[in-house]
Amino acid sequence: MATMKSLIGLINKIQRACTVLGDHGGEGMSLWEALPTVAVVGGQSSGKSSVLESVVGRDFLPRGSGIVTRRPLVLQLHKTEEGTTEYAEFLHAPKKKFADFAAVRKEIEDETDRITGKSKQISNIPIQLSIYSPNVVNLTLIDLPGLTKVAVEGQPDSIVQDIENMVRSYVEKPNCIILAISPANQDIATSDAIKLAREVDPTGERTFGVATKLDIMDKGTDCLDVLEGRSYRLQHPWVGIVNRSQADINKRVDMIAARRKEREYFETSPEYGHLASRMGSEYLAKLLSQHLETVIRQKIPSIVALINKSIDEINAELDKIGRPIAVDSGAQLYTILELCRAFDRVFKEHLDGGRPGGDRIYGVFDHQLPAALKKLPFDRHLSTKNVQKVVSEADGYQPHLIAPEQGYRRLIDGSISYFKGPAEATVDAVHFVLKELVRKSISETEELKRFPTLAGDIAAAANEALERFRDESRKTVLRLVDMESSYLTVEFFRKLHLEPEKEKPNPRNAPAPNADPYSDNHFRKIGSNVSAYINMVCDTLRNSLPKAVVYCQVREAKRSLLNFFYAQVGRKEKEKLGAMLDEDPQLMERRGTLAKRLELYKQARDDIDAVAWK
Ligand SMILES: Nc1nc2c(ncn2[C@@H]2O[C@H](COP(=O)(O)OP(=O)(O)OP(=O)(O)O)[C@@H](O)[C@H]2O)c(=O)[nH]1
Repeated sequence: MATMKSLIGLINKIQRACTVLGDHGGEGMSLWEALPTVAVVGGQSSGKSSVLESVVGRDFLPRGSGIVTRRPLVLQLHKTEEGTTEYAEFLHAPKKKFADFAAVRKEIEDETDRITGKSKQISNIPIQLSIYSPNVVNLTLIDLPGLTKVAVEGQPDSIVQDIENMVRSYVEKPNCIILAISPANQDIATSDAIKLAREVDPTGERTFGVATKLDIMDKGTDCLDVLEGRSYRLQHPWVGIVNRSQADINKRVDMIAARRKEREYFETSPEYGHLASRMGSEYLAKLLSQHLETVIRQKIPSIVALINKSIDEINAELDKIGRPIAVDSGAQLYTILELCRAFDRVFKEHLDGGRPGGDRIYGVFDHQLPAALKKLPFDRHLSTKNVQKVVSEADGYQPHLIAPEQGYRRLIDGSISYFKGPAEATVDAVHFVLKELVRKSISETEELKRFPTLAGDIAAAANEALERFRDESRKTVLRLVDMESSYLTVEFFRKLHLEPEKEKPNPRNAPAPNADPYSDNHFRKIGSNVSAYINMVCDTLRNSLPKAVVYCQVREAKRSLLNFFYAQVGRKEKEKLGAMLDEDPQLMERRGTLAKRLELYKQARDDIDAVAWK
């Protein structure tokens, strides 16, 4: 089974880790809060500092008027082998060993001011002090500012409430063991420590009552009712203490002598002699140490569970924000290509289905293109009047004799050129859909989130490629339209000659073959022939334009959106690759913090394992 020393040492270690992590309770689930701690609570001048110093056996706490303790002091006591020299160490200055306890006091003062400034404000960020000595028991205590009723000069009025809030925030945690210090020369019923302890721990399960100043009680009074548990019953026995008086402090009576004097006081006391073995600061230290050990033993499973849960959460977050990237150029190139592929996958899902957006391309072919074709002004272009104008102009000074061949050609060419508008509009519309899909795909590619620079580069490269595809597509669709002008479907016109015969049963509808070539009817007939031909061309283009657009833009986007980019990246040097993988500084910082946290938690888990199996 684990020894007392190793158990308390373990909690000390985890506590130090918590301070490094900036975890001192407060928001969310905190490891700090899961650790059993002993908090020293009492009114001003109740003797808190004296108790702590006598537990340690050293003078090291700042003294003075006003509110001296303004940050929690986490005091970790480590018992060392007999004969070893004592020293102290602060977590904020880990390399420095303090053998001189006056210097420890000075450092506590300076470190308090470092956070609170000279403003005499208070702060809940703890100072962590470890003392290694053969004269201590393994114990961790937290010294908190003394509860007070009035602010002294130079301190804001709010400090009274601030202190109470801070002390309360510690003692209300279920894992906090409360060391409630009350001076015996005042009414214990009005003791600040007991009042607060009663509030947060009504059953007295985690409160240790300490009565100080037994030696200066009014003559004829004693504290037996309290110490024997009759007046203020707690689950744990009360401990009476006799600290150094102010006169002793002034005379520099050392702590070891003070402990001896205290022992003598109880042994020779007519009132408390029968309780002597359970009184005094040394006994208090042992009692707390044993209790802390029991509590820690009970809490270990829940602490391990909390650590494991935290490790899982950190790992999940690390996975989400991505692990650190390698530094050699081969690995960097690999990472970049992997990221490009991740983007490409998302982009293809948009086009092929699985993610929305690809259907909008079909929308262009199915709605936009037919609507645009329908709106073309053929009625105007093939009106009898315009037909007459075009045909006459085409004939020049000599009107045509049999068929207005030139007129037909001009009317058809003129009509076909109208198709260029919808053809180009289709190309542009599909271009914009693709561009939008690139934008969406970039933002939906989780892996790219941490690399804003690369995301920008990929987007730019993809858009450039889309521009190239658009140019190619535009050329192709215009060519398709031009092709319709360059060679007309002869069949269609051959059939026209035969038509009047077919239409014989209803001669009113069509002019006779030998109709007057200059009448309105004649031009109307030409207009309607051209219109029929153009309708046929329109049907063809309605089918072939989407094919060209898909071939040139959509298919290429799927096949080779980033090909150009790959070639460029392949030629880049190491520094340039590194720059492309430039991460969001906030993310890098977050990863650093998480990694540190993870390491500390894992270390804590290993430490617990090591102790638990001893
Ligand atoms: N005679 C006697 N004096 C004591 C005892 N305990 C404390 N004192 C004196 O009471 C005064 C206040 O003691 P501290 O230990 O500084 O009390 P504190 O609660 O830490 O005070 P603040 O830090 O100012 O809140 C000092 O002058 C001590 O010498 C005691 O048991 N007997």
